[in-house]
Parts: sequence; C-alpha cells; structure tokens
Amino acid sequence: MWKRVASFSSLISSKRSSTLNQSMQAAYAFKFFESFTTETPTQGKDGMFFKGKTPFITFVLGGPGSGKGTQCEKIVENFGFTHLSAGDLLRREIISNTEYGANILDTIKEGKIVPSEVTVKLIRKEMESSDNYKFLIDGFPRSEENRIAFERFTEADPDIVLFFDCPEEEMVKRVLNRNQGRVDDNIDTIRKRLKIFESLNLPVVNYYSKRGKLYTINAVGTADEIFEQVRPVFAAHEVDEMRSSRPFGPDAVHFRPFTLSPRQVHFSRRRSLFPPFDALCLAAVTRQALGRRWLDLVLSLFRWRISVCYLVFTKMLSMSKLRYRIKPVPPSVLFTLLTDSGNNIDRMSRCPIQDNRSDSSIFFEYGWNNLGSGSGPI
Ligand SMILES: Nc1ncnc2c1ncn2[C@@H]1O[C@H](COP(=O)(O)OP(=O)(O)O)[C@@H](O)[C@H]1O
Ligand SMILES: Nc1ccn([C@@H]2O[C@H](COP(=O)(O)OP(=O)(O)O)[C@@H](O)[C@H]2O)c(=O)n1
Repeated sequence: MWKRVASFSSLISSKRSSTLNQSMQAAYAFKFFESFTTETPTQGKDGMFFKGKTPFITFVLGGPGSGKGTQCEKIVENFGFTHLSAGDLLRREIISNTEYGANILDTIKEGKIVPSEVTVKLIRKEMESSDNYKFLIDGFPRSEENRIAFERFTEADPDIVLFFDCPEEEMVKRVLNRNQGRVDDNIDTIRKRLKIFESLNLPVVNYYSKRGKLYTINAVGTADEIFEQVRPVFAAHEVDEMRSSRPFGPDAVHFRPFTLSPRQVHFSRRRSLFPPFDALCLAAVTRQALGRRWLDLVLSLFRWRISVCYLVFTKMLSMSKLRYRIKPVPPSVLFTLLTDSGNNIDRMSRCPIQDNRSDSSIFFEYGWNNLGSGSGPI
C-alpha cells in the first residue's frame, strides 16, 4: 500500500516545474497528452494483464477529505485488499522525477484532473506487479473520462463501488487539518477541487448506481462508525465468494467467474458436469451400502463429489434402524476427498456465517480436522 507520507511534501511543493523554460514545458505537455493516446491498449486477458488471476476490483469514490484513504486502510487490514490510491501514485511520479512529474504537479496544484491515460497506466502497472487479486482503487474514477479510459486500457470492471458521501464543509475542515504538507491542501485549491468533484463525480456515481454496484456510505461520524457501514459490504462479498467457490451444492453451477481463481474456475467447469450424475451417484452409493462391491470402481471414478455423497449416505444408513451392512470408505475415495477438495473444505470451515444448507453443514458439524484424522462422520 502506498502511504500518504508527509515526506512527499517537500518534493511536491518544490519549484522544480518553474525552472523549466517555456519550450521545454510545451514539449513536455505535448508528450504528456499525446504519448498515451497513440498507445495500443493492452488486452485484459487472463495470463497477460493479470497473469491468469481474475481481479476483484473496488473503486473508492468521494470528495477530497471524505475519508477514502482512512477507510481503505481499514478495509486492507480486515479484508486483505491491496490499496492503490490514484493520488498517491501521481504524487509518487512527481517525487520520482519522471518525465511527466512536472505536469502532474501543475495539474494537482490547480486541483484539476490528470489525463486519464496517465493515471490508468500507473494503476494498471501496480495491478500487474501485484501478487494480490483484490484491489481497492482509491480516488478513481474521478470522471467519466477516467472510467472509460480504465475500461479501455484494462478491459476490467469494478465489482464494488464505494461512495463516501460527506458534506462540503466537513470535507474542507478535514483537508485543512490533514497536515500532510500536500501542495493542494490549502483553501484555494480545496475550493477548486470541490467544484471539479461536484461537476464530474455525479455521472460516475449514477453510472454505477444503475448497474447495481454502488454502495453509498454516510461519511459523517468517527472513522470506526463509518467502517461499520463499510464492513458488511465486504463481508457479504466475501461470503458470496466462498459460496461461489464451493465444491458442491445446489447453486454450484451459478458461479461468478470474476470472483474465482483459475483453479476454482476449473472446479466450477467440472462442477457443471455433475448434476446429471447426481442420481447415478446416489444410486451407486446406496447399492454400495447394500454390498455391491463392483460399485467401488464407480465411486473412485467420480472422485470427491461422489465421495461426499458416500460419506453422507453411509452416515445416514449407519444411523438408520435398517442396519444395512456398511462398508468402510475405500482409501481411493478418502484420498481424493483429502487432496482434491481440501482447500475448499478448509475455506468453508472458516466461513464466519453459518450456512443453513445441508451440504456445508456437514462440514461445519464434522470439520476438516475430523475428516483428516479419520474420526469424522464414518
Ligand atoms: N470520520 C472521520 N472523522 C474525522 N476526521 C477524519 C475522518 N476520516 C478521516 N479523517 C481525517 O480527515 C483527513 C482526510 O482523510 P483522508 O482519509 O485522507 O481523506 P481522502 O482520502 O478522502 O482525501 C485526514 O486527516 C483523516 O485523518
Ligand atoms: N483519478 C485521479 C485522482 C487524483 N487526481 C489528482 O490528484 C489530486 C489528489 O487526489 P487524492 O485522491 O490524493 O486526494 P483527495 O481528493 O482524496 O484529497 C486530485 O485533486 C487530482 O488533481 C487525478 O487527477 N485523478
């Protein structure tokens, strides 16, 4: 995570840009605006832009001083996101003395928006070099132009859009008290930034609202109180993600590809083959319980899903008054259960919200450790 550090300030507020002569300024300006427009957008394909990862993207919107950065820190701590602040990335360009640094500095001083291609390129670079797949993109998109450029250059869409709604006077007060020595945290620039925010933010908010992705947070209160509004948004998505990566269950085929890792997508694709086999699977398990040894072979062919059915049915039958002769679970079945779906079962046993569907309650009841130690449901 890029920190908003006061050490930026001396460099940011330096007069470096004023030392550039007029012609150099013009050349820089030309390069600054032209270089990106001629670039061919990189395709956002798996294995290229995201190295095969499916990103989970959150845009964090809100006026200057609405508390975006403060809440992002809490989201990172609690939900393991990587925080990319557009403003911080731009300020880093200034202190790194890159060829566009001076132009970025001038734009920020004026409270204006840096050309989208510059910001998107910086964000994309950070995403590409990250090992994480969950990103909080803070202070972006600030305009429709920002939004469109992101779509064009990354071919990615946000999963969640948070909007911190804060009254203007509260924002002014907070920015003036921020005390990080930023060149734009003065009353004149704040007023300009607020004007620009008011005129450009609404279309972006409306766009995501129409698509059902917008979560508006009342940004008045203590940071902890505000986070209590933010937490459920991510908690709900986390559970959703766990459910969508479940290795079985009635809604197993309704997976959401953008929340799944390639391994999970692989599971999901395989999963879609399973419903037609369910009846066969259950019949096979029942007959196995009745003593048809040849069905052991069928069981081992269908791997973990049939293994789970086997475990459930043998447990049910052993508890029933019919007293069928129950065979022990074949080693091949236990092996596939332990190795193939281990990760998913482990994730479910850590799920904070109890799921009332029967398949996962089996694992809440017996737990992965019990299965692993051989003292589970059998
Ligand atoms: N809920 C809050 N109440 C009071 N001050 C806050 C609150 N949240 C953040 N701040 C303070 O307001 C200033 C701006 O917050 P920050 O997170 O940097 O906003 P943004 O990233 O939206 O510009 C910081 O000094 C921060 O400590
Ligand atoms: N998407 C963005 C984000 C920030 N910026 C610039 O960076 C400045 C600081 O943005 P920031 O997000 O760090 O600051 P706050 O608005 O959160 O206080 C903005 O006023 C813009 O000049 C931009 O041009 N485009």
